[in-house]
Amino acid sequence: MRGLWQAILQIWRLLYPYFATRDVTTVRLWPLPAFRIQERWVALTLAVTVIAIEFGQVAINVRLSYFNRDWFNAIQARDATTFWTLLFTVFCFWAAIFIASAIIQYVLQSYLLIGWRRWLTARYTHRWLENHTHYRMQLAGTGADNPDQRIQEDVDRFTERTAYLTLSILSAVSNLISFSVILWNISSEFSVPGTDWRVPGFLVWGALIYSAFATWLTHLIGRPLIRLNFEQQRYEADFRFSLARLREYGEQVALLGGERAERDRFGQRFGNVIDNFLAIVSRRKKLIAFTASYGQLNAVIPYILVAPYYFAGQIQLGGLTQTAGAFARVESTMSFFITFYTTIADYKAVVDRLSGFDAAIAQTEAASVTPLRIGSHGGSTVELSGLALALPDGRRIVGADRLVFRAGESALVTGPSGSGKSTLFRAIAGIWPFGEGEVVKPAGARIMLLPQRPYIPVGTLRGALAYPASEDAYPDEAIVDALHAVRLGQFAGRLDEEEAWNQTMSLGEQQRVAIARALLAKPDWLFLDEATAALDENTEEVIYRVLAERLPDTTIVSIGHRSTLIEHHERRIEMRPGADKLFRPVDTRPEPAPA
Ligand SMILES: Nc1ncnc2c1ncn2[C@@H]1O[C@H](COP(=O)(O)OP(=O)(O)OP(=O)(O)O)[C@@H](O)[C@H]1O
Repeated sequence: MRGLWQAILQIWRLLYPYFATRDVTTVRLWPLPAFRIQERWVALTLAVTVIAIEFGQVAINVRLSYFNRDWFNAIQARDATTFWTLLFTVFCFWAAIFIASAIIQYVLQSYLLIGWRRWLTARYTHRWLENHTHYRMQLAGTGADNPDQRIQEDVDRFTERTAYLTLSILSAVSNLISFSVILWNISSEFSVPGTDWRVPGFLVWGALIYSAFATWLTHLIGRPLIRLNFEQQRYEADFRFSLARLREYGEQVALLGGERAERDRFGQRFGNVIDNFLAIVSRRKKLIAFTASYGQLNAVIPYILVAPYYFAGQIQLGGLTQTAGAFARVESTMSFFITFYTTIADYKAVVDRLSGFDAAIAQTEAASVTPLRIGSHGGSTVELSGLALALPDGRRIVGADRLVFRAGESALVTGPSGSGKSTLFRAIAGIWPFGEGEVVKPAGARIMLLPQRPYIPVGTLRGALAYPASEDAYPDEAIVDALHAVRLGQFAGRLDEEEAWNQTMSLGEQQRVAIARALLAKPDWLFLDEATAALDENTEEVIYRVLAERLPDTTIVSIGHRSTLIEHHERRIEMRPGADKLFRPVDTRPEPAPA
């Protein structure tokens, strides 16, 4: 019971924000002019209308059950006139309304679902991207695997299944109530077959007990399906992810001859998919054995129960069919759980995944208040004080106290591999959350950090050069000029080509795309984390000269291992290990450039 309550709470937390949102949207409702309104009113209006139509359809079914009774009575009485009159006046009329309402309901429901999905997707992508949450979640290993699947697939399934199950439950409940009333009234005069006992609403009780028992059995048999469905989606996503990774790193794998290792990895991941699938089959086999027998039994049980009254002359043929029909409806709505068990199991898995994702984002958002403070001041320096940077497991690696980078003074940071140089840069960029101390930057300064492996987004070369600004942020001449400056003039005619540029360009070319980006963006500070390490020394030399010429107002701070970089920087800082094993930046005099 606690589990059920928790599940309802989980669903509610995922569900209510859309229906309570104060976001404003534009509605175009022919023939009215377009108007702006809070989205929750649109959502609520659509939801209420769809539900009202569902209730209306139940009412039509109740009306048709009386038609059914009268019609069969007419058949039994061989009364052709009544037969045809009922068909054309009652049946055709209500059937037409039913069909029209089904179409309207489908359209309104579709609008509701796509609006809801759009809103939820925007909300999750926004929260996931805000404050580098995506990166922090990855760093902290917060248990939300495959966020792409959660945003793309689970949101869609959640909205679709929630609507489907809500409507099914409401329809089941209203069917249950209305047909129970019919059944109660019809069977009020019946006694238990073979006896004189009169049990009020005997058939209603029969239907309830029969289906409650079956539902309970279904739950016992089907319960493990919830966990199995959850696992299945995770294994599928893991398998898909490993395939996508090979696509991205195809060349590296081919060079290492890693196909066999990849095949083994695919085999192992796909093996999980298969094993879990077989476990689902085994469980569903038992469930289907039960539900199928139950379904077969249902075709005859209502008639078996009602037939004695028909044979005893207590009811007519119309009464028999109406009673059996009402019994079947009460019973089938009661056993709603049985028919929908697999859907519910799948739905619960989706809800768990989305709630897990939601909780992981919330946890990361809450953890964004770390002892590591990022502030700004009116001066022109970047200052680090009392800084102790740690790894996600809490182990400290870098310490920096009173380290000051002055505007206009270029600096080169060197030190052994693994000494925490990149981590220091990440802290300055404000994306490293672990540790304590303070980083203060000039207020309003534009800081750009280029890592060793640049990010080249999917799309045109123009987009890659302008990133993260929009494609049309710079005029053509500026882009072409920047390309020539970084010795990528051969690409100037291909700005609007869509390519997997990160796969076709060499790493050195990609690094020069990133430098061209900096030339276009003209930041106040440019941190280069081995951002030219893939270039030959001559090209690297050219690039540094271009940066100095074209960005005279930009302060450059580099991380690099090559001694040739020294001459391009006024200051040199080296990461040295202290007695406490923490690496600390130490100012060293620039060595004189070789004559
Ligand atoms: N996300 C992470 N999770 C765990 N450990 C990490 C993470 N990022 C970095 N580290 C560890 O922190 C240490 C410092 O890494 P960092 O990349 O800052 O070194 P570096 O001095 O820039 O090295 P290199 O010169 O090789 O680029 C390394 O031991 C690395 O393994």
